[in-house]
Amino acid sequence: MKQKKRIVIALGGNALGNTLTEQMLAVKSTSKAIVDLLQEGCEVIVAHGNGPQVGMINHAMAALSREDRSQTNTPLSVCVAMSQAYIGYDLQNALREEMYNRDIFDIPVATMVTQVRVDPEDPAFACPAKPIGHFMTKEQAGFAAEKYGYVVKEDAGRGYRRVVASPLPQEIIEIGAIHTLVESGQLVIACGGGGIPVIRKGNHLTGASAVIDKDFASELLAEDLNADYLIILTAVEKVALHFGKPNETWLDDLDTEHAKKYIAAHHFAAGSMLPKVQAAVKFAESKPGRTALITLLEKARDGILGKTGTHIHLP
Ligand SMILES: Nc1ncnc2c1ncn2[C@@H]1O[C@H](COP(=O)(O)OP(=O)(O)O)[C@@H](O)[C@H]1O
Ligand SMILES: NC(=O)OP(=O)(O)O
Repeated sequence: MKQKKRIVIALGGNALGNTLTEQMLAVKSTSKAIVDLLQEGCEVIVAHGNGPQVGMINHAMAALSREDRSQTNTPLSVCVAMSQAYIGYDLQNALREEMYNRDIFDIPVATMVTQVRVDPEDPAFACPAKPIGHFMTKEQAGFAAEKYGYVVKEDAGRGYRRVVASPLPQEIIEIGAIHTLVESGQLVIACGGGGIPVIRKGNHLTGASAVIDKDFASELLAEDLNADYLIILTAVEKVALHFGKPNETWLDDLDTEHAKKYIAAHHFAAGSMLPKVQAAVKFAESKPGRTALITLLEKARDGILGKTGTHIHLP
């Protein structure tokens, strides 16, 4: 019998939308893309981002504690946990419905609240760089910095956003449970929002004030689960050289050596395409035969069939 391809999917912002209403609608088309892959005979594990959602939750919780002094402020790690549950809730319902619509009744869906250990000495703690929350104009960003003490930065030419620390993921705490669920044939949603960042202190795990990049967390998840593919679904069909310039060139195939050269030549914007290409290179280099694919959400099936997307592999 043909072995099923094991795929870890990393869902980007456009798969989830920016508001509650957008998310409810977006997860429907996202689920179609995921169930397409199940019907291609793949075994799928879903990870996702949370930038807009965790920013919204953290901002709302801070407003609550300003209004009601008896409410202490909610740590960012708890806000990540809240975002995992709320996104998982919408996603698992949309996936279940899409499977039932296609007469697939034998794949249970589970969302795993996932903690990811980070290194307290990670230099990223001193250098906030992960964009969260909504986009702002320069004036709105100045106001948010002044009123709420937010660190704000311009985000890849798309406006201003709040930025927070984003250390690298070191270890997925619940990997044993995730592995067991995957091996038993469940469709698992894990490492949402990059995972809840925690620091180990003896037997105790304490939340860290950070948001881990979901591209890096998904890569670690894919390595840990011995996946064949890491698929990063985003808002572009392919990775480009000279992105947005007149000499823009879309890439079908990218070997890891060329990818590293293009990274060094700054072809990929920090905070957007750069972590995706870095995660893809790390995965492709982790074991011969592993391939990463970066493509548009709606093109996931065509991508896995080799018809589109940028495929990253060893030379
Ligand atoms: N070299 C590049 N090739 C393709 N897209 C790029 C490149 N550099 C920057 N981008 C931008 O990166 C975006 C993907 O990053 P982002 O929106 O942060 O991802 P996510 O889907 O995880 O939220 C693309 O939609 C595109 O606008
Ligand atoms: N945590 C994370 O990487 O979220 P986004 O993909 O929304 O930026």
